[in-house]
Amino acid sequence: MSLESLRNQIDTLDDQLLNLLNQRMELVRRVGELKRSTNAVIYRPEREKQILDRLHEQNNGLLNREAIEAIFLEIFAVSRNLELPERVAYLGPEGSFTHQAAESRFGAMSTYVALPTIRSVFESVETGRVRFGVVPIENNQEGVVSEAVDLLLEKDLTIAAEAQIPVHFTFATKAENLTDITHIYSKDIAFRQCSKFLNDSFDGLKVEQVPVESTSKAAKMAAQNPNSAALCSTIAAKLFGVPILFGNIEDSNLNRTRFLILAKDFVNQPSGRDKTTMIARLPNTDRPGVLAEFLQEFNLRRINITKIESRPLREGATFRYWFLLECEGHATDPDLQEILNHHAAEVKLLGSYVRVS
Ligand SMILES: C=C(O[C@@H]1C=C(C(=O)O)C=C[C@H]1O)C(=O)O
Repeated sequence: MSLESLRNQIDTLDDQLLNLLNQRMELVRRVGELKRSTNAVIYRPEREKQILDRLHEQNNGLLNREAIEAIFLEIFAVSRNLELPERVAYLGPEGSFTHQAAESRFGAMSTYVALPTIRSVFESVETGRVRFGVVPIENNQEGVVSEAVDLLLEKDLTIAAEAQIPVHFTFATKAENLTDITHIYSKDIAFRQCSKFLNDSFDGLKVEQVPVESTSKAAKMAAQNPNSAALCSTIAAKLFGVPILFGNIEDSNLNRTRFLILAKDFVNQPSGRDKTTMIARLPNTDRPGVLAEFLQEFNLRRINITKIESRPLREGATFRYWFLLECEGHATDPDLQEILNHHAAEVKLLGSYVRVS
């Protein structure tokens, strides 16, 4: 078949796609009206997951799961914008990994607000300046982003969804030679993800590692000082015009970071594949067995705990802790509900949401 005839067929299909997409948008608009009349939330990650699962299951064409997700997540994001344009804050500046994570959920058409610190993202959701906030919570090689974990305790927000992205670092600098570099900027946890590269490249050189609020802020700083460098995303280096000297400098090529999408009073319906996050402030953890007894409640009900992190309570000069705990399942599952009821006084639910992996 000729190129022209193939392209003609593509044009015909595109016309049909556009027509179908407009029909879909019309239905979405009506869903939006229904939601507004009942004050229901617009963003329904569990419904979106259901659609993706169904499409994936019945798919027998060339598109794989990632492709279907990429296309439909964008369609959902455009739909939500039609229902109600919503503002999304993220740890900026532009080009941060958090920005990429935010776009993976909210698409290209949402209104984004880049904020300088994780705390300011929490605060912008708290004050209603934005509807959603995206913050990094943990890296699969280096563990939690403690600032974000501590703010989950301090602030009264809920988790609407999670996102994960692969994280690859570039080494960007305006310096002519490595020996001209006196400072390297990045986020604290990012230095640790690139420790092998840093040890190999700067062994014996006097270079100061300067932690800044985000990796894209690091790129911005490196753009201003030719004797410095940044460990940042390729996108950030390009955005701020800092030449990339090395790529993929992370210790592990399976490096991934997980992000939380925060909102006020957000409640998801069960999707069938959920995760629940809670904060446990157990009474008097000095007594033997307090933590074990709490965990045993999950074990007895065969609920899989996927994460437990202890953080300091910061009560005077003591060494006492609260726990961030995550498990499989939804807070409305009878078993999990039982635990939450037993411990209503010491456990705060942060949310149940669609599990990504
Ligand atoms: C249209 C809806 O609202 C949003 C958009 C969706 C879509 O485009 O299919 C799905 C879920 C919601 O995030 C809905 O809830 O059905």
